[in-house]
Amino acid sequence: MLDFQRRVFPPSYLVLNEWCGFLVSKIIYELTKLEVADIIKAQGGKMNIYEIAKATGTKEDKLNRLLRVAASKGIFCSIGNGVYANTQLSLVLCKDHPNTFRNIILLYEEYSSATQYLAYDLKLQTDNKNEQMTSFAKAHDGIGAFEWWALPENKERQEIFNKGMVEQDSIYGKGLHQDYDWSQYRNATFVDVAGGSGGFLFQLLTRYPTMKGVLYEYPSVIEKSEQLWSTNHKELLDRVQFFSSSSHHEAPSYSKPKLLIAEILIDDRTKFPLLYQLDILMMCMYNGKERTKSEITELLNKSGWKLTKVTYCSGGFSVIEAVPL
Ligand SMILES: C[S@@+](CC[C@H](N)C(=O)[O-])C[C@H]1O[C@@H](n2cnc3c(N)ncnc32)[C@H](O)[C@@H]1O
Repeated sequence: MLDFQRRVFPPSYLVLNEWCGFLVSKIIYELTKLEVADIIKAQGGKMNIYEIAKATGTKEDKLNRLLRVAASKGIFCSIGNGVYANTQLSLVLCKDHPNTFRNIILLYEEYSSATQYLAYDLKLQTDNKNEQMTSFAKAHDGIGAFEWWALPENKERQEIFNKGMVEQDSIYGKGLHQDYDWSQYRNATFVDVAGGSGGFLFQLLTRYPTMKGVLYEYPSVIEKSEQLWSTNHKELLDRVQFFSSSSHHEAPSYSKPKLLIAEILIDDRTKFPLLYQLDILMMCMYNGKERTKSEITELLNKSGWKLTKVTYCSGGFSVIEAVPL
């Protein structure tokens, strides 16, 4: 498609088209928030713009113009006479789609506010820790992203974030389950550090009935996860421990720990061009980054670990194994 466009359109058009990407993200976000794909789906897959506008409480002409842009990207399709239909791409915005991406899309709010301060990130060069903050913090009164989501008034946003992470894993994480030999830890205790609501841990504990698990997270995430597990995974509670920095009991210690990192490596064999863009999100949100294998090796060495093995999994993830130096 890109090659075709390059042959047909002049460079200025191509640049302008990419530059307008910020509008496309905003439009996808607004249409997702309005649940347009769900509404069309409930009506059998196609619907007149007049009815979509009525159902969403929006102005018909303006909604039509938004949908026209989305349709030009293959998200929804215009089938004439003001009728729009869902497409494979718009269906992933639906709440009940098995590979829904709805919550990730809704995180546009946090991601776009952080990228507003990209220039701040680019120029900031200081050794003074007090002056350093992420672009996200710059946009949120100096509060970092995870701290911000943990604030009581942002509970709803934190839930969207946690659900978004599960959505992301259910898409890219399939290979992670299939292509790495997790059975070697069937008699071990698996600690998921920063494991969100524990979706990954849940899958492992279900698969290996002799495995034990620990979920390490922020106190507010732990609180929510404990509630979730008590309702949904009661049968696993005797094999799992919930742990956060504010936990009253001592951190568990292990005799021969092995560190596993599930990451999508930049120099991975599977090409994943989106990763360069996600890298910028990591930069603005957490002062983080997507890394190459050698950058991970260096980071591990600096923190007292030695990389021992990398297993590439289908879908993009790799499992990086390390042992204490
Ligand atoms: C990108 S999410 C990944 C969640 C999960 N591993 C997954 O793949 O679905 C990062 C997680 O790190 C957690 N986190 C960040 N800083 C943390 C800290 N200092 N202590 C504990 N958890 C932390 C956040 O609450 C968040 O759930």
